[in-house]
Amino acid sequence: MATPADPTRTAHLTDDRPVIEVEHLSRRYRDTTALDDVSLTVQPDTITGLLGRNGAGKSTLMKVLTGQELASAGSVRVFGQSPLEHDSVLRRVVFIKEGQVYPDISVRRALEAASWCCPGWDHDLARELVADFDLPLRRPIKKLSRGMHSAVGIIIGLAARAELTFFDEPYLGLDAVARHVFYDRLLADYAEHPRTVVLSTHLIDEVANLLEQVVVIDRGRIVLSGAADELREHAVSVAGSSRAVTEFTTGRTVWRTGSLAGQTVSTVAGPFTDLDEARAAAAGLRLAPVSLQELVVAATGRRRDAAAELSA
Ligand SMILES: Nc1ncnc2c1ncn2[C@@H]1O[C@H](COP(=O)(O)OP(=O)(O)OP(=O)(O)O)[C@@H](O)[C@H]1O
Repeated sequence: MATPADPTRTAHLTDDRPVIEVEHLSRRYRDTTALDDVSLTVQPDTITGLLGRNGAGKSTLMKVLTGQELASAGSVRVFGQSPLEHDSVLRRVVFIKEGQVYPDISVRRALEAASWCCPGWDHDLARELVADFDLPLRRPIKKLSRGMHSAVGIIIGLAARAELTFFDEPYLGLDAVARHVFYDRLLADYAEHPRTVVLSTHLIDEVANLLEQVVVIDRGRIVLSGAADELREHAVSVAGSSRAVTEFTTGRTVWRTGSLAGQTVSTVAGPFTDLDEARAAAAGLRLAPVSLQELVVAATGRRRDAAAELSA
């Protein structure tokens, strides 16, 4: 992280107040509750993953945070102010979403227009990213392939160097190589210019190493949140003979379990003490950490009791 003396750091970084403060936020559409009593904070200079199944409420949350949707109840503060009532908040924010619609202009013009709106815009970074994604600058945006279209959004999101950047599933159609360009560039630029990034994605395994904080939403409610490293320790995979696994896991919350030919693998809520580990070893069981993706699958499966226990 840069030091406070670093001139590239922006004023808010001297302020320890969370960048995002959400309290008891609900957003209802006619017969759908997209967000249900959501409370969360996002600290400055963090990369937060907003994870959850289709229709969980991730996009709705980002829209409320960027003043594009009204809250039905609760309060939302970004940089300490309501994004709906203070334009100054939105000048510090960039929101890149899947299927972003652009005017009928070339890539070059789109990037130029974005640079005018973004006070932190880095022209060199934008040029490098255009080369990385092999984007044809003169081509009209409407004639780009789907992946190239997504690359335009990613370039804007990164080169803008906004104090707060939302990426809502930004890589529709991007191939694996291009997605990794995005991850690598995000991480490298973030290291040099720390800022607050909120990223929603379904490609959890791919981004797991980028994320410092994780917020998991399920059917409009937060079911899991915290530091990514700490959350991983909440669950363990237990493998071995079915009998030994059953004995070992009795009394624990088991989220998922599968058996074949007398062998069972179960995903089980932690924590595990040294004594537990010794017992497992004595019973011939293998304990292994679960991936962030497995954790999210466990938390957003239909075992709500388990999810509640996780976040306790
Ligand atoms: N304008 C709207 N009118 C009615 N319902 C809406 C509206 N916008 C969102 N919803 C509903 O709110 C719920 C949350 O939608 P949202 O787009 O926030 O989910 P998401 O987590 O971003 O999903 P995905 O991962 O599929 O993009 C869904 O049930 C969706 O159908």
